[in-house]
Amino acid sequence: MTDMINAGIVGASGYTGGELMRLLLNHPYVNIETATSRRLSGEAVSDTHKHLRGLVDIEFEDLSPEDIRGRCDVVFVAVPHGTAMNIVPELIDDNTKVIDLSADYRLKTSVFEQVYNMEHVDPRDAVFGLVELHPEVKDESFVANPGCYPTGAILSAAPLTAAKLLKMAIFDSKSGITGAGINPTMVSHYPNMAENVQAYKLTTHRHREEILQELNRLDNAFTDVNFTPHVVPSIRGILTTAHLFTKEKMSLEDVRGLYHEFYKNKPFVRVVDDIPSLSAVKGSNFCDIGFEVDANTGRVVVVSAIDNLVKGASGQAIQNMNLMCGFDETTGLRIAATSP
Ligand SMILES: NC(=O)C1=CN([C@@H]2O[C@H](COP(=O)(O)OP(=O)(O)OC[C@H]3O[C@@H](n4cnc5c(N)ncnc54)[C@H](OP(=O)(O)O)[C@@H]3O)[C@@H](O)[C@H]2O)C=CC1
Ligand SMILES: CC(=O)N[C@@H](CCC(=O)OP(=O)(O)O)C(=O)O
Repeated sequence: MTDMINAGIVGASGYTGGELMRLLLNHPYVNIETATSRRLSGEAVSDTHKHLRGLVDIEFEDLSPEDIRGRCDVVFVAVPHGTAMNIVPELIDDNTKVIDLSADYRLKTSVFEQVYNMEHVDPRDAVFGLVELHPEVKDESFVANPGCYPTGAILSAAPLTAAKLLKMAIFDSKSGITGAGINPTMVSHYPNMAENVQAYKLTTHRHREEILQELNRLDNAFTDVNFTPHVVPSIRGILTTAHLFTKEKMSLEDVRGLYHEFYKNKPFVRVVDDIPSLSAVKGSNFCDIGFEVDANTGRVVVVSAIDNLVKGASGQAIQNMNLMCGFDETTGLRIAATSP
């Protein structure tokens, strides 16, 4: 019989915190021990996350890292970047595993400081928790969960990069608005959001560095990474269209063979024969990947679809937890999308 473990969620009032609880309810070996919020301490979790009514009956608490650590075997840190680095060092000890959903530990410290324009108060190495590329997660007690855009982008290009066939990549990504967190902005204001598509940070989005870091690990000669994000009037999901320019022209059969081989035994990547769409993955931990080869130019067009809150954040964090705690990778995560 497998022992139950106690999980804590720091920053549980936000979107990824709510999603962690929704997903952990399906986990047979996890008890949600504590959910922290500074603003909502003392209030029922289900007063904020109303979809959890009747399912989660704890109140938000405002706990110190020491108190959380004392009560939890595993802690998910789901607070904004720049703030996680003040919490994480006090959570880590020999008995507590920590998964940080923020960007604070994903990049090399020097790159982080440059990209995020802030000093890092806790420089330390962490494994980048994209399980499909980093199986060593299973030996770690602290993992940096990947960013939402990088998850879909990296998975779309990893097989060609690892085979040293990629020359240049352009990632054109469309995200639902929950990617921006709970705080409203002019971009998320309904009249600006509805029936609209907004491109932003055309050449300067910080996630480019994460995509570059991970693809460069697969092929240290590969650096030509281009990334442009868009926000679309959708609540969840990221659809990435990757325009991949290979060193030599490839046939569709060659590309298909490469992707199937690379992702065999990767339970949450589905290589499909048609074009992926968001409705087939929303609410699930799957990343769907499909492709065509442009007969005129040889460009390989790869489309990946994920749910930003699941495979792009909370589901992936639980996938990491499963491996770190010795559970099967899929435990509690074999959930179908909510299609249509
Ligand atoms: N949304 C997404 O799709 C994804 C998000 N992420 C990352 O995950 C993390 C959480 O994201 P998300 O849930 O969207 O964020 P939200 O903005 O929805 O929620 C974050 C929560 O963090 C708490 N918080 C804010 N500032 C601090 C602080 N200084 N100290 C402690 N707690 C604080 C707040 O809770 P309170 O005020 O109640 O204490 C807030 O509810 C972020 O780092 C984000 O970049 C990663 C991948 C995808
Ligand atoms: C739509 C939208 O605004 N998306 C956010 C993604 C933020 C996010 O989740 O950042 P991490 O994955 O690095 O934690 C943005 O572009 O800033």
